[in-house]
Amino acid sequence: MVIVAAGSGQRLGHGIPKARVLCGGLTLLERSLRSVLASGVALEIAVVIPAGDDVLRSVAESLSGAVPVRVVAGGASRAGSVRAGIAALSADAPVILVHDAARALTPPDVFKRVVSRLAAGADAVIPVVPVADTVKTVRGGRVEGTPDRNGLRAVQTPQGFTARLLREAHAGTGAGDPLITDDAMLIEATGTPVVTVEGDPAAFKVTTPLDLMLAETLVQGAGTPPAPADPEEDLMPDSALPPVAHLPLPRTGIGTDIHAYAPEHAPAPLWLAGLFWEGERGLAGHSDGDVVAHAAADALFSAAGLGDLGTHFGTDRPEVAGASGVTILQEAAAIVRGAGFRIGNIAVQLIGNRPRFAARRSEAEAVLTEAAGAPVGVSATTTDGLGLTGRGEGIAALATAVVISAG
Ligand SMILES: Nc1ccn([C@@H]2O[C@H](COP(=O)(O)OP(=O)(O)OP(=O)(O)O)[C@@H](O)[C@H]2O)c(=O)n1
Ligand SMILES: C[C@](O)(CO)[C@H](O)COP(=O)(O)O
Repeated sequence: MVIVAAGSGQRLGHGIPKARVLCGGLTLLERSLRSVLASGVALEIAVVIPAGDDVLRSVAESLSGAVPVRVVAGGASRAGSVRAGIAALSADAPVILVHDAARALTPPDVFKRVVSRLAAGADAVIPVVPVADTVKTVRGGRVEGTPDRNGLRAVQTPQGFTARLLREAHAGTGAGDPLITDDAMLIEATGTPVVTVEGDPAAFKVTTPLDLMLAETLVQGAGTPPAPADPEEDLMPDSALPPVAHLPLPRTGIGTDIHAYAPEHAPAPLWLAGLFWEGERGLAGHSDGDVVAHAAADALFSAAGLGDLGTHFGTDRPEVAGASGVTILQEAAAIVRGAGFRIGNIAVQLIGNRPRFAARRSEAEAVLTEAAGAPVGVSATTTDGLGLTGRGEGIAALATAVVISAG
């Protein structure tokens, strides 16, 4: 299975790779990877991400388990990304499915239908849905014709192929043509029959802001856990329960971090809330001393019941020395997600006399929100000259986090 997630998401317009955009608190990549895993059809998965995207890398790697997930960098076009994914799969895979991460809500049954049709002997299978609109061919603003709508289908993913056929098609010269918009087109050009199975409206591609709104609405409605395995135990019918009784309860966590200022004879740069503060006195610490990012990570572990910052990033880990707070928060979020939680939000309060924080609040919140993959709010306060922060001995931060079981 190849999941292509290396697109930039120009049409969505979030300014970050689309696969990293959140939908109901989870990245689109995580949602699509979870639906692939839930289908049970994949023996191995190659996830194709933008080169150097550490957030998507840790999202994908955190879901590697019984089904190994390999992460590779994508190409400039979708077809180039598909080729990178194919190259990362075992050479002996008999069939390959190619799936868009952007089709994040694809129901597991669609994967099963494609695989069943391949197992029944087809070489190339695509899921399709009927076209609702009348479609016209237009050139220069003028209508040239109206194809018979009964013969038209909108094409989705996963598209499934015998591995040899797909590898050969992508090795051919036609594969570089920018007019190639899906893998089936390459197979059609060889004359091999491409057959269809029923797609699903929920497998729509999140392309525009309106699509993302629809996806958000759908995942909110999907908070209901499956019915109990033994129906006789379900004494109260669903209709008699208030809707909230179906929802898993959120879990809160708390985190704290305090660092003393670096001594005058060994000055350090100040990194706080993911930002560099030029001209400000830095903090002493094993890592970069970013108390805001550390408190946020600590709160995440607390909420998920996974210990605390020291459990995962203790001073016994030499690689943590000098690590940035942003990296630590990213990794903490990936660990918490890997343990099966969605992250609701994180709130951090910075306690100290300096730096004056308000002017850079939104900059800091944007950096930390991206690191956590969930909203991070940061406020700041002084303590009226009291305590260690009031005496100017260091800076402290307190954080709370909300997580919810994704299961
Ligand atoms: N160079 C590319 C381009 C696209 N894709 C993936 O192909 C799928 C379908 O592409 P699309 O939805 O068009 O995504 P983007 O290219 O990101 O969107 P846009 O065209 O709006 O920039 C997505 O999962 C996308 O991540 C990819 O892996 N590599
Ligand atoms: C593969 C695809 O999702 C099938 O509908 C589609 O062609 C991808 O196109 P895009 O141009 O990358 O959005």
